[in-house]
Formats: sequence, structure tokens, C-alpha cells
Amino acid sequence: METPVIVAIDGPSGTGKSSTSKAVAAKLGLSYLDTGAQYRAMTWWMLSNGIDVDNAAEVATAADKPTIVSGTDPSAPTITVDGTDAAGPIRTQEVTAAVSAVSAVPEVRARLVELQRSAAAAAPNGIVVEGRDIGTTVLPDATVKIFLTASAQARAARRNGELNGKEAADLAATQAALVKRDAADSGRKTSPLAKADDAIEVDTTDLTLDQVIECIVTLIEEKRAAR
Ligand SMILES: Nc1ncnc2c1ncn2[C@@H]1O[C@H](COP(=O)(O)OP(=O)(O)OP(=O)(O)O)[C@@H](O)[C@H]1O
Ligand SMILES: Nc1ccn([C@H]2C[C@H](O)[C@@H](COP(=O)(O)O)O2)c(=O)n1
Repeated sequence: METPVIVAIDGPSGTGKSSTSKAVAAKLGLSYLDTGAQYRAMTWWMLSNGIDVDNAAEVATAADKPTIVSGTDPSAPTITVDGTDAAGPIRTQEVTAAVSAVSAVPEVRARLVELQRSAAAAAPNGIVVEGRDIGTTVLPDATVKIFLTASAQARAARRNGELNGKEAADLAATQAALVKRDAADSGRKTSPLAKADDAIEVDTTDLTLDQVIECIVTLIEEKRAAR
């Protein structure tokens, strides 16, 4: 049996980590884990349970309370909190605005990193894990490490494109919010958003999603062939 392949995909928000990771995992028959969804799930639980998310001590004390379960099928990823489907609620503006503060708390990270390593160890053929610290901290021995980037303008335009004209999209405000969240995620003390020394950087600004997927599939296949 072939050794499972472990792929770490990190990068700032809106660089295409989720779309790319899901597609790459599906193409190669691997499992898929969205670690950002787990930090969002923890944040949603904190907000729903009256925890002051700006009080790190309060967040730390509560960090072991919610039961967060991620489904790792790339064609239908799921996330539940205490048995309730959280896929919708974790994407609200309220959660997005609070998630950087919650994810900066070391007790939150310790709890979720444990879940992430267990998911990687349990994946039969291997897994694509996406986030901010996968290559540096969660899975430092990953077979392939990718760090996706894209200009702030391109990322803001992609995010506004998701609205499909449903809301008046203010590109400058979207861009400012992305840049602010990246600064908080890069600036925290415990495993900040960072490129691992041995990660391959892929700038997706001028690439289509299909081109990025193809590029990463090729990088993984090259690594597999060289083992
Ligand atoms: N190369 C690309 N070209 C154009 N659009 C893209 C590209 N990659 C991703 N997108 C689009 O950009 C948006 C953001 O992508 P995605 O959610 O995958 O990014 P992300 O890095 O996972 O973001 P976050 O960290 O905020 O969860 C989506 O609408 C996606 O379809
Ligand atoms: N490995 C990770 C993944 C995510 N986070 C934090 C920082 C992000 O702003 C937030 C939401 O992630 P997204 O859904 O935008 O991918 O979660 C982290 O600290 N470490």
C-alpha cells in the first residue's frame, strides 16, 4: 500500500485555499480538512454562549467545552458543534469579525491542533489540510507544503464576486477587512500565519482556479514519484 500523502496548504484569506484544496483532494482521492472552519466553529460557540471573545482568559477557560467534528469528504465537507450543523452560522460577519481574536488564544489552538493531527493520522490515503499554520506547526513533516498568495485587490474582487450582486459590494471595504484580518493572523504570538521555509509559494493573482489546481496536482505527483 502507498504511504499516505499529506498536503499542507496555507496562505492569507481569499487566496483560494478552500476551493483549491477541495478540488485537489477530490482529484487525488484524498481527504480534506478546512481548519479555518474549526476556528470559526469555536468562535461561533463562544459567541453563542455569551463568552467575551476579547477576554483571552475567558476564551481559554471555555476552549475545551465545545465538541467540534469535521467531515473530511472533499465533495461534501461538514462541520458540527455539539452535534449541530454549523456550516451556515460559522460564515456570518459576526463570526468573521471575532475569529482572529479567538484563534490567537493558545488554549484554543492547542485543542484544535490536536483534532487536526488526529484527522491527518486517520486519513486512509492521505489528506489536504488548509489553514494558516499547517506547514509550520500542525504538520511540519507534510509531504508537500504550498503557500498561496494573491494581491489584496484580486482577493477582494473574488470575495465580492461571491455576492452575485445580492448586496452592494464595496470593494475598498472588503479589501480593508481582508488586510485587517491578515495583519491580526500574522501578528499573533502563537503559530501566526506564515510560510514554512520549505513551502512552495504560488501567486494566484493572475491564475484561474483551474490553473492553480493543475499546478498543485502536478507538484504533488512529482513529489510522490520521487519517493
Ligand atoms: N485562482 C482564482 N481565480 C479566481 N477566483 C478564485 C481563484 N481561487 C479562488 N477563487 C475564488 O475566490 C474566492 C475565495 O476563495 P477561497 O474561499 O477558496 O479562498 P480561501 O483562501 O479559502 O479564503 P479564506 O481563507 O477566507 O477562507 C472564492 O469565490 C473562489 O471561487
Ligand atoms: N490554521 C488556521 C486556520 C484558520 N485560522 C484562523 C484565522 C482566520 O482568520 C480564521 C478563519 O479562517 P478562514 O475560514 O478564513 O480560512 O481562522 C487560524 O488561526 N489557523
